Amino acid sequence: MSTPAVEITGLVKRYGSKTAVDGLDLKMDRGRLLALLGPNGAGKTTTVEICEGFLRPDAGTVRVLGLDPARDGAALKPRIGVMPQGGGAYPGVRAGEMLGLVAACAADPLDPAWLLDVLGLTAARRTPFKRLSGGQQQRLSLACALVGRPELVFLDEPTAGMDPQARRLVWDLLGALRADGVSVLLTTHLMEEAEALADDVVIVDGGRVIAEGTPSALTAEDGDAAQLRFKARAGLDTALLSAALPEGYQVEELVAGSYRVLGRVDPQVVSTVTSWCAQQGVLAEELHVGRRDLEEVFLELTGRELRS
Ligand SMILES: Nc1ncnc2c1ncn2[C@@H]1O[C@H](COP(=O)(O)OP(=O)(O)OP(=O)(O)O)[C@@H](O)[C@H]1O
Repeated sequence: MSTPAVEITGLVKRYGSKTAVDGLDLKMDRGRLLALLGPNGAGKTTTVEICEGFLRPDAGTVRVLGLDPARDGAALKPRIGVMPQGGGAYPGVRAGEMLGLVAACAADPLDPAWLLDVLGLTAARRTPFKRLSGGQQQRLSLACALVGRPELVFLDEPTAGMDPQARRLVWDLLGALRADGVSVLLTTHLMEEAEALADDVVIVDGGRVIAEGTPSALTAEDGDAAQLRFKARAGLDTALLSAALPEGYQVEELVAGSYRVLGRVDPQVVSTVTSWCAQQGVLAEELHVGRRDLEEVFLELTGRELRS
């Protein structure tokens, strides 16, 4: 068995009195795409920067491709690709030049022209970095992370600030990388991104792992039955609505204005909920019958929204 791509045990990192990472454990096998999903400030960037060797942990052990990033940086750096949050480059350097420079440092680089094409940057190859749009800068930064054919890539919020079309290009490229057996660890606070791409999702909050598994295992529920959820104004009388439903059904307000009906969903239940709301003069919005999504998993675990 090969060593895991990443193995973290009991990781702690403090900034003064602030504990950014608080006893985090994570194991990622080779060839997987793992999404570290959590709200702003959850400790994702700090964790990734420790894996990349840019920050030292206060406690715990971190192994990346079997190496200690703090001690074995010289051996590790040629084997990993890094896309930091916000990217960065000399402002005057042209997009094509920048990628060419990074490629020149690699032993067996990918063809920079091909990468520019795949990421929709060919037309911008002579544009100075500072004149690229935010999304183009992000894509160039991703190209720089990938051009050296790394075994493992760390991508910190790779699609932040991109329009949907650019995001799709990046998702396609990440899918292709994964198919090629490259290990990918990305951070995101976008539930759709984690759901669309990840083999494994690790949900972090307050510097700790609060749930982990494949997207389908995380979103599975008791008996895997579909549930009815809806949004409406906060503070509906859930006891009254529960009483309107057949015996055994219960309605709960997960977080202000977000409701879930506990019990098997059938057409009669949907009809009862909507007509009860109508009687109260309440518009039931985002009525949804189905499995929960990762956003709802986070909500149920923390009582807060992922985007809050
Ligand atoms: N250099 C620093 N000095 C002080 N506090 C910091 C520093 N870097 C991060 N923090 C704090 O540590 C916590 C974790 O930050 P981190 O950037 O790792 O979270 P994150 O999950 O990546 O969030 P984001 O998505 O906003 O980047 C936050 O409360 C943040 O304010």
